[in-house]
Amino acid sequence: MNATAMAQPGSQTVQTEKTGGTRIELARCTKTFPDGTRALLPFDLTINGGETLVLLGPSGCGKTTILRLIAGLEFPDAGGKITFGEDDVTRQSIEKRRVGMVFQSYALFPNMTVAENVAYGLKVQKVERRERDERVRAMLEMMHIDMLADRRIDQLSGGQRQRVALARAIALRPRVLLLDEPLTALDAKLRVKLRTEINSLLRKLGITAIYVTHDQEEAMALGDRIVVMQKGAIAQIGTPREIYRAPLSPFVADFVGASNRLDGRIEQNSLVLGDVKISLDQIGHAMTGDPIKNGDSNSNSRSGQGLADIYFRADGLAICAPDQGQIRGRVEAISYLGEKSRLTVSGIGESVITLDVDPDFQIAIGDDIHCRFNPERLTVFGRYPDARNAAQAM
Ligand SMILES: Nc1ncnc2c1ncn2[C@@H]1O[C@H](COP(=O)(O)OP(=O)(O)OP(=O)(O)O)[C@@H](O)[C@H]1O
Repeated sequence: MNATAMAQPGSQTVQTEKTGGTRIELARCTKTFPDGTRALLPFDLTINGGETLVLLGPSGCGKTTILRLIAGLEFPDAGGKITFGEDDVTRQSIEKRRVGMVFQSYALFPNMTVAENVAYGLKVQKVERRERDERVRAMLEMMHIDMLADRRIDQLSGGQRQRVALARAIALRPRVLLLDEPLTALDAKLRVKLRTEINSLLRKLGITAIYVTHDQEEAMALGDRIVVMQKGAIAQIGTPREIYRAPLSPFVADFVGASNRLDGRIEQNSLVLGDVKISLDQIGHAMTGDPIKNGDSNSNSRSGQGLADIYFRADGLAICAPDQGQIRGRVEAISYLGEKSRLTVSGIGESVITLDVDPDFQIAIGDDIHCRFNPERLTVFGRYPDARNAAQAM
């Protein structure tokens, strides 16, 4: 929307300021720092206009470096190309790119008021006074901090400061909004609240956003798609459901919370675990061939023999009557979590596993239990020689 439209009464609500969302493309990008650190291996990445893409991965995997390449705070190695829509921004400076940034540390001006902070960037951009005031008002309203307009930043709580940081970034109508762990410094309850607000805000504005986190729950809640990163490479890109239910590698399964792992074997189209035999056709997600050789990284190949890694969450195994049981275990610990109790159980695999029961279920530490697998909830990886490397290379 142009300045004239903004100055007209009735056209000034932020809700009408849909940007349409700029499509961002990174092609053949790598990043090597002057000390020789190869922070990013060659990758291509497209972020659709209006999409919220979450970069998820452990510390040091390269999430922030990707964000900095998009911002123009770093440049890719020779050969890499970054485009915003039709605009080649590869060597463009940060000022020219029109990106909005929100970081974990607020980077606000502590002595200025909330309104002055939000207005600052607009002033630098020489946005005319009347329009500036109007945009600030609309932003504060949208972030539910209009009553704090005249407060100084050092008189605000952490959550309020982060709302100001968001308002300031969005006020500039960036082509892309970059958020680097913006909620990390906040307490758990506030994180969830602000996360929900950011989610609806991004959808309402239709702004292209890239959000960095190492918290898988936050990633699932916010992302249209998630990029799971591992050691400078993209391990998997997919919707939250794809990443959660159909991880392409043991690394992704483990990182998105499939905390139980057992060793098994694959024999004649079945998964074998000690005395237990489950047809692979019943398994929720099985990758038993080499995804590279199969030529289709998403195929659930049912071929292959040999050793297998079995991953599942607390819902992958349930307690049952002794005559229904497939395996036995022993309760080592019980955590009451309100809506469920989480048991730590030994004797099923080499290490302990966790499973959930109804919180009113009568059970005590030391009890022997009989369990059945829920095949739908199992993820199985055939251990073909390059399994782990193959997923990383995709
Ligand atoms: N200026 C630099 N010089 C040399 N190495 C760097 C530089 N900046 C980052 N790195 C290295 O590049 C790799 C990726 O760093 P990056 O900050 O992108 O990771 P991250 O996934 O964002 O981690 P975190 O979650 O801890 O912020 C790390 O090994 C890091 O040490």
